[in-house]
Amino acid sequence: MPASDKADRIRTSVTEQEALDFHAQGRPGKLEIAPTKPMATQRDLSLAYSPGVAVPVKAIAADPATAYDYTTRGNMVAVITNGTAILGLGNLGALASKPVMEGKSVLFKRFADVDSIDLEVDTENVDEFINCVRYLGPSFGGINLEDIKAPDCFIIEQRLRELMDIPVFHDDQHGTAIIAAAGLINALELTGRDFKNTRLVCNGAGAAAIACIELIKAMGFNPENITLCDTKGVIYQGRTEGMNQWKSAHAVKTDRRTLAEAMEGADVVLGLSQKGAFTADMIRSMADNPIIFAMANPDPEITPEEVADIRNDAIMATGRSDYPNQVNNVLGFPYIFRGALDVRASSINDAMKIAAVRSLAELAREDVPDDVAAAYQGTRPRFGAEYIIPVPFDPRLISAIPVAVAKAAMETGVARKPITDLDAYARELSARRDPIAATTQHLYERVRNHPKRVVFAEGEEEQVMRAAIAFANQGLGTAILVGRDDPLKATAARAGIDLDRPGIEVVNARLSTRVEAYTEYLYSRLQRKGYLLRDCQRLINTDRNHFSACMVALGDADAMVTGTTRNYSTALEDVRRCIDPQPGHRVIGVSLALTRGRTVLVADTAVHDMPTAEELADIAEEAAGFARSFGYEPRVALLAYSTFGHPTGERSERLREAVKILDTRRVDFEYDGEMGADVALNAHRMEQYPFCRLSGTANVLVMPAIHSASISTKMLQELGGSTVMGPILVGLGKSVQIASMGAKDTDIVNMAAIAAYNAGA
Ligand SMILES: NC(=O)C1=CN([C@@H]2O[C@H](COP(=O)(O)OP(=O)(O)OC[C@H]3O[C@@H](n4cnc5c(N)ncnc54)[C@H](OP(=O)(O)O)[C@@H]3O)[C@@H](O)[C@H]2O)C=CC1
Ligand SMILES: CC(=O)C(=O)O
Ligand SMILES: [Mg+2]
Repeated sequence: MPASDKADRIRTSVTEQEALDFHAQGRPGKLEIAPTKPMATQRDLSLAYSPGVAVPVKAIAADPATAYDYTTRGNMVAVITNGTAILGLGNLGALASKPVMEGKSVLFKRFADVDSIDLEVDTENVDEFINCVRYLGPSFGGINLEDIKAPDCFIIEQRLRELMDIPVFHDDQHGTAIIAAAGLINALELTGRDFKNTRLVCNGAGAAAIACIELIKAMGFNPENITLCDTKGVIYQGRTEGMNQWKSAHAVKTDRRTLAEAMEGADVVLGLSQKGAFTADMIRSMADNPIIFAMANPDPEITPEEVADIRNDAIMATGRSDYPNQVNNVLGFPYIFRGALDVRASSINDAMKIAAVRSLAELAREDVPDDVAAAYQGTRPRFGAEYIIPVPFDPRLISAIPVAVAKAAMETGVARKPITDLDAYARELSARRDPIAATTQHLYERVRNHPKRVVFAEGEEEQVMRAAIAFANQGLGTAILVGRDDPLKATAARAGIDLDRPGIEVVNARLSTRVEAYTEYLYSRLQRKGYLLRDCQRLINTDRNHFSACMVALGDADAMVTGTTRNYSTALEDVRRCIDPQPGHRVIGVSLALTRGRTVLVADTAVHDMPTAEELADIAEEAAGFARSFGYEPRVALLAYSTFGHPTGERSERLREAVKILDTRRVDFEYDGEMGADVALNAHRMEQYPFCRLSGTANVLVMPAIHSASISTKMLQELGGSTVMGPILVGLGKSVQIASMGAKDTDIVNMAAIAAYNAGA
């Protein structure tokens, strides 16, 4: 089998169908535009549009700088391309590049809260492209050029920088160069090398490659020790074929002519070329402890597995997220623009780029605090061969890189709105971080490190099969589908799903050798609750929830997910016939409401209809424990329609009583109540109650009853723009999660991942 095929098989974290479905489901594509001002009344309309809008128009005409105050300009970046060098896929045209560009826009938002829109310009003519972009200046605070082939990209960027008074930044050049340089600095340090004596080969002489070597030369790398190669081989002084002025500037005097010759004895190789460009012999011929950055996307010049087959002394990086050491410009562009926009920089200059390099390199050397460790693969990363650069989900990036960039902009005179208090700025930046990605990433990574056997009870359902495949493909463990052979196979065939793959098992309850054991187990639990042996036999044989829950109860699986075909309470009753609460615990449902800037846990969203004071106290304890397991320090508010006795009324009594009960239990988390949701969630409202014992706004909300819990979480989701995960079952003796009826495959995978996570390390 060719090496690259082997690598494809090893690392296929998503299938092609999944990738297409992901982009097609719901609203096609990955972006939408949402208004930031209410547009509900005639007055709103008069302010937002005619006549009110005329006022900021005149203000901007009189003073253009006020456009930053009255419009989106200051936080808006255009991702612009003509699709001539899409990743490492080549020139596939403007339209085909749109998924990548939408992706870049989403990354801007997710990682650095920069608003962004993708613009695909359908021309390969350099002048036409420049002309198109130059007139867009008023709309944006910055221009991020993307995936434009060399050498056109050099001319385009240079001319646009001259023509426009906002940052114009070709991400493939400078974004890549910044990340590669940071990784290189750290890899050199780890292998005892320096910029003066290290011999480096760069394969590829396009946008990314030329920028990388220009940046490292600007930082002091010895130019004589760099050999650049392209499709024609080594770029040597005097070469005429396939040359341009940017390549010529880096041509060296050498007798080496091929990449293989260049790599012989080299200390470092940067791959910015194409899939599979490095052979085993080339890697073998490199110096001891070689540094190999195979950065072509989506498939690197050589894979880490292939390198590991050849030698074990290499520091290896790729552009992909599914290997250690991801050297990819995603670590740079969101944060670099964040810093540049925040000081209204007129350009992104070398000093700002070098500041970003140093900040990134230093971050990887720092000790990783607990909350940051959670963003990594369940284990605390330590500076070393497998960790030379932070991962994109590292929550420190947002407060480190923009500060370094903004500071450098101010020092070099390109900042038009300097920041006086950089510490305060760093704190503000942390609040921009979107917690959704970090929370789910943490969960998935921990499961990946401790894969589990999860039984998918409704295995005959198409969306459950898809979820099972996604679960297995993402390395979360083994997915066990419960179902009858014929219907299961028929559904799979109709949906074009291939279940014959690693990580998927199918179990037919009727044919299972464990039926007897499960029946006996169930009978032992239910015989004094009016069930006959044959009732239990029937439940095990015909009801997938009972069969699956018994699999988990008797240790044949670690966790279970169900719920897509039955209503929640029925599925929960099925499960509870087979599994008890954890000793000393109460079973509750916790929903996670994830909103920009904050995550709030809401309980009980699943089990207790109208909890007593005692039950409310238990719910508070369970929810606080769950919050801790997810890395949050709980601040629990017991919610009611009244706050600390006003207005008076019986309905708040249970909440007040629950607080008193918690007082007697001496629990080790912050709690208080009863209080309204506005007081719990709004610091200014809370200040009006200086005696309130919460040290900040609440992150765990205990609801007075299931109806208020359910109504409020559903409203948050439908009206408030929050992502709500759950209800997540907490307090059961074994790990079971119940998805909502009709849940989509993505929701089912999330629930399965949570079930696997709760099944423990
Ligand atoms: N990890 C990351 O963050 C990033 C990775 N990249 C990757 O770098 C690669 C190049 O992108 P970019 O610079 O934008 O594209 P360009 O089109 O600007 O440049 C491509 C360069 O690669 C050279 N090349 C192509 N195939 C080979 C080969 N087999 N051997 C040697 N050289 C080859 C071309 O040579 P010639 O000049 O002779 O045509 C050209 O110099 C892509 O794979 C891309 O995915 C790019 C940006 C960021
Ligand atoms: C990562 C990126 O921008 C590229 O490969 O083109
Ligand atoms: Mg790119």
